[in-house]
Amino acid sequence: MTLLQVQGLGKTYGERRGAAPTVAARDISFTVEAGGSLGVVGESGSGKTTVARMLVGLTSPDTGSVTIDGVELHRAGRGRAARLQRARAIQMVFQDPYTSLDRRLTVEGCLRDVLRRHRPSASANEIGKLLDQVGLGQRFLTSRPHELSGGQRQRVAIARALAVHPKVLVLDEAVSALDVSVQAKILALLKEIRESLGIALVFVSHDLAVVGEVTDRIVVMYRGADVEQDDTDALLRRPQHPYTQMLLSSAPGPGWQPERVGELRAAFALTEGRP
Ligand SMILES: Nc1ncnc2c1ncn2[C@@H]1O[C@H](COP(=O)(O)OP(=O)(O)OP(=O)(O)O)[C@@H](O)[C@H]1O
Repeated sequence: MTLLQVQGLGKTYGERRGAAPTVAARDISFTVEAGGSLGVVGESGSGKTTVARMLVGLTSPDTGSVTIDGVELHRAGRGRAARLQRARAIQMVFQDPYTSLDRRLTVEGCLRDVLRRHRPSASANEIGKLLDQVGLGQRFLTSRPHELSGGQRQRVAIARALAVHPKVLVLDEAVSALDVSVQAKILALLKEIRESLGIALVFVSHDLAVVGEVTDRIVVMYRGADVEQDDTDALLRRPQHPYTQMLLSSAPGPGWQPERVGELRAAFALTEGRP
């Protein structure tokens, strides 16, 4: 059953310091099933973050719609009730939990704050349950962000998002700042969350190898456009678009052929502007 339906999302940023307007996203459409996982990949500047921010309502789209469980999110407007409704449907985890977590709050204070706003009738042991869910013990209850490692902070950020009981979780470069071994642990945690809670994931990253680990479908973006979209296995095995082939060739991993990168960049240059 389709849980998240994204239809024709578009965003153009106006002129800045004399520069021409930027088409950050144009006509982006995809769907995610309940409990499914979709990746949005592309190089820096391809428009991934703009799409992620439009999903959660941080950026207003110029065109298109985001529908979760049959309810169109942007139609509800920008008032407090609409924001709460959106927050309960879809949550986002950012790249840098150090800036996204309130430095003054302990882990307990941070989670209590979210529960008070979104689930005031949650049971007393909910905070303990959330910490268990993200693999952090009760001993972290009194820790503040600066006392935690990057991986632990990201676990708190995930717990904070889960506290709302969202249907969809958007992760924008959520493991990019972490060491590879910590990345692997957070990816394993996300898989577990998806399987046990049935939450749908939208995983935004420049790293195709990481996205391939946790998703069952991938949208490839280049200069604001969706140049290719397919099931993860098919896309990784038989990428059709030269840009996807280039991204794959630049990702160290099995079958990595650095000499193909230049060749593919050249091939892709031929199709630029005509994704
Ligand atoms: N607030 C803004 N005002 C003007 N232009 C913007 C704004 N935000 C993003 N852009 C531009 O829109 C384009 C897409 O940016 P976006 O951040 O969505 O890409 P991205 O793929 O997420 O890149 P990165 O991984 O570097 O964040 C870029 O050209 C960027 O400069």
